[in-house]
Amino acid sequence: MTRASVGVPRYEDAVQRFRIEDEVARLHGDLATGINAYVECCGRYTGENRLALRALSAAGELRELSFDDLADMSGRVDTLLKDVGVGPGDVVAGMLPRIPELVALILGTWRIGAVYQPLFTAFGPKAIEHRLGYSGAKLVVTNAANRGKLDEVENHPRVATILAAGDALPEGDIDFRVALAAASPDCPPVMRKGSDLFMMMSTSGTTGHPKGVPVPLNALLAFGAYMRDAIGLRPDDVFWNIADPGWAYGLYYAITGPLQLGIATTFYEGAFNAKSTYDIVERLGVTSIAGSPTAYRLLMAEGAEAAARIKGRLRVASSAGEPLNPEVIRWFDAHLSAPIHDHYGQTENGMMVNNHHGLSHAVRPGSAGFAMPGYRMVVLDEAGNELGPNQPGILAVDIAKSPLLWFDGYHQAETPAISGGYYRTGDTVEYEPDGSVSFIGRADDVITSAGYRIGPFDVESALIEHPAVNEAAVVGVPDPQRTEIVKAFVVLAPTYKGSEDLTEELAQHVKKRLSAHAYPREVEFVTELPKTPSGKIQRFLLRKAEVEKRKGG
Ligand SMILES: CC(=O)SCCNC(=O)CCNC(=O)[C@H](O)C(C)(C)COP(=O)(O)OP(=O)(O)OC[C@H]1O[C@@H](n2cnc3c(N)ncnc32)[C@H](O)[C@@H]1OP(=O)(O)O
Repeated sequence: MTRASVGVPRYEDAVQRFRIEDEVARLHGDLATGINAYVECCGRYTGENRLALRALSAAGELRELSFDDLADMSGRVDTLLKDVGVGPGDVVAGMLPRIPELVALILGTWRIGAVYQPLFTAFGPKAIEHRLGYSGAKLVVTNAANRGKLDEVENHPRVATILAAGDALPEGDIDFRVALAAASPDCPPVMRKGSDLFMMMSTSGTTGHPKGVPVPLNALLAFGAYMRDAIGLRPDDVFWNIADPGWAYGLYYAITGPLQLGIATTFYEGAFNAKSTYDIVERLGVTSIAGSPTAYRLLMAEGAEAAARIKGRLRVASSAGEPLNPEVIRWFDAHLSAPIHDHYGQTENGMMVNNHHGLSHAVRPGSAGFAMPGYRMVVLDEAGNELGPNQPGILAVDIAKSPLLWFDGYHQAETPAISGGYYRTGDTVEYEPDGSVSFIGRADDVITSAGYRIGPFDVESALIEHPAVNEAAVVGVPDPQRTEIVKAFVVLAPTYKGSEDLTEELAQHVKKRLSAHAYPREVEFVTELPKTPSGKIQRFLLRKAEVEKRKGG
């Protein structure tokens, strides 16, 4: 890792690298005829018998699909979408595990000029209802395992379901596989403008429900740049991003980014565990892996013997979602002979600060790295002044000097993060003298757990639905494995008493109603919550007390 330091990539370098007009012209072809994300991520690679997807089922069965296979499937998806009245600009939601149909659905949605909205398969009815509500999706595509949750969602749109053998088709649903088999694969792509949307994501807030993050086609520039410069993806790589495409890192960089570069991606349908991850790296010969630090910490916990099996196989590893501990970096070096680099980004804008595998700059263990060319990142004080090295402040993007920046506001919601010419990320950082960025923490109450961003308001709202709960405050507390875990402070209704059974009942309630990953792993029953004179819960006081308690322990 002894490379020449180039410090912070300067705006001039970025512009040179990404002269936006040239890039747009290259990427979009003739702007008069427009752009289509399906063409960028699939259509332009057909006719070459080129591999696009290695899909491992939960049972370990491997299916390999070429770009031509995906072109055929996505064309059939379009026939189905047209039949149900989906047209350009409409939203199609997908709640599917990592199976080939998911990629076909996404590509088909884009091909027809529509907008894809991911619904994480761990979501419960509450999380689904809110997202479908604000997106106005015209169709949800799901599988039998997830279909039941939609029965508890008010006014859900039409559903197309992927059935397993023996499953009955719910009344009114479309049988997805039957419809595709009967459909025509021919569908000309609908050209769009760079400012038109192709994804509708969501992000966790602190004072309200998640907000919609509209993603315009221009974001393809940034997604491709990340794959090339930060992941350092090469045509000879066997690439596996283990993040779920129900979230930004998975949708942007396990599907869109690699396919855009014409390089195959990998899906494993089963749940994550360290053993299967080692098995898959060995079996498929994975050379470039991406995932969250929690996943890497679980690989470490499996021990040196398990690692020895794949030592030297991985050319590079990339980490996102939470800060990467130097300990993991050393362990990867010693036991896997693989450089693992920390990357930083958000649903809004994707990755922006990285220890790039594909650029030559110094790598500083424990730092998030350097601004990606195409972004001018700054550290701001509360008054909006740019700060120098070793001064903590809010990480922000200088909008006018960041040609790759695409986020310009939440869907139908205020965006106070954009003001004065900057987009403020909400993360507290400081610049090191060499221009790398060190992460300090969140400036708000968003919880970072195992790479997921969890909004405390949503968890509190789910808890309050339970008859035992009068009031709840939810915070992230430090955890060695998952960075933070969700902890709930609960004021019980008069007839209830705190107990282990009730703790478990509340956890199960949140899992079922909101999401399987966002439940409180700790519950403390309290008689009151700290509040401001105006009655606002002071989560920061609870968090501070927990940090102190854990330090002491
Ligand atoms: C810029 C960015 O976007 S950064 C990256 C975005 N974030 C991510 O992609 C998340 C990264 N994290 C992960 O993938 C996982 O946390 C891992 C692989 C690191 C660790 O996985 P695990 O600890 O095994 O479980 P995970 O955190 O996914 O799930 C928590 C719970 O939800 C459940 N769950 C997770 N996914 C699902 C699902 N699809 N359906 C039902 N339940 C689920 C799990 O079973 C688990 O339940 P448990 O606590 O009772 O065992």
